[in-house]
Amino acid sequence: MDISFSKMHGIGNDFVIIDNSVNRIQLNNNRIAELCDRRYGIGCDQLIILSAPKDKKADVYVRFFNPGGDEAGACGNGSRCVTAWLHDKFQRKNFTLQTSAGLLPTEVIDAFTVKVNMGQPKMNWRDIPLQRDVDSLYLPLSGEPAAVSMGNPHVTFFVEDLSTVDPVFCGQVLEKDPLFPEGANIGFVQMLDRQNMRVRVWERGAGLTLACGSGACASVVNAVRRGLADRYCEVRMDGGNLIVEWDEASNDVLMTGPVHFSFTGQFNLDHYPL
Ligand SMILES: N[C@H](CCC[C@H](N)C(=O)O)C(=O)O
Repeated sequence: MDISFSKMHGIGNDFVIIDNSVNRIQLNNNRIAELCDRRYGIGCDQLIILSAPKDKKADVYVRFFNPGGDEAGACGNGSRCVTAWLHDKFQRKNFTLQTSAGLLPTEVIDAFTVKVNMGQPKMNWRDIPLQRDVDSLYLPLSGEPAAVSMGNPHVTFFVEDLSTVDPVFCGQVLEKDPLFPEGANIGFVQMLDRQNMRVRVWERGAGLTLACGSGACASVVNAVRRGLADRYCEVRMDGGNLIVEWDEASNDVLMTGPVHFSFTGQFNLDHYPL
């Protein structure tokens, strides 16, 4: 059976998007891994599956899968790409995405720019989650990182010079630290000034990506919590820049940035066994 897909990216964080409201394909870790593999499959940082919303207030139900097959509660860049995909299909500017982390209002700013409301950050140890009750602003780890959930767990290290950090070596060790029972995305932040930061993220289940939307949001939230940043920041990632604003009145985190359609295609599902 031939399945259609869209390949998109948000500043280099790339996705395969499948509208499963049409196809209803079955997925397991093996098939997800094959589709995400850059040699044996189509290749992407995350596989995104769209289906009919369960919540009447939503336009679509969105699920995000890392290449290892595990499902993530949030994906900021992926949410922005899904919004552009919906705009291309329905020619509307505002949408609501239903995700496992909640309902996300999104807005098409222009043909290549989308804003997503990532909702409220969660800092309580149980919500991140952490293994035990510790101060999430200064974790009992070397480098005393901060932790927050944007619907998925993020740990933020603040460093003087990002070029001195090996995010691959550090990230792959820390991602699976016992302090993080569900794993964690590991971010490294160099503050340039109170409204600009350089950020690199070792993504849980995906490795070092060119950008991480929820990681950009987590970096700004943790920087504001530490008194290092204003609530409006430009986040400079390897693949490009995002604007993040942690709105004081609503406590919501708004993230705006580029989206890009790469190509559409089809694959034969029989070539990707469960
Ligand atoms: N690897 C992440 C999901 C994707 C996040 C990232 N692509 C984004 O834009 O937020 C996790 O397991 O929580």
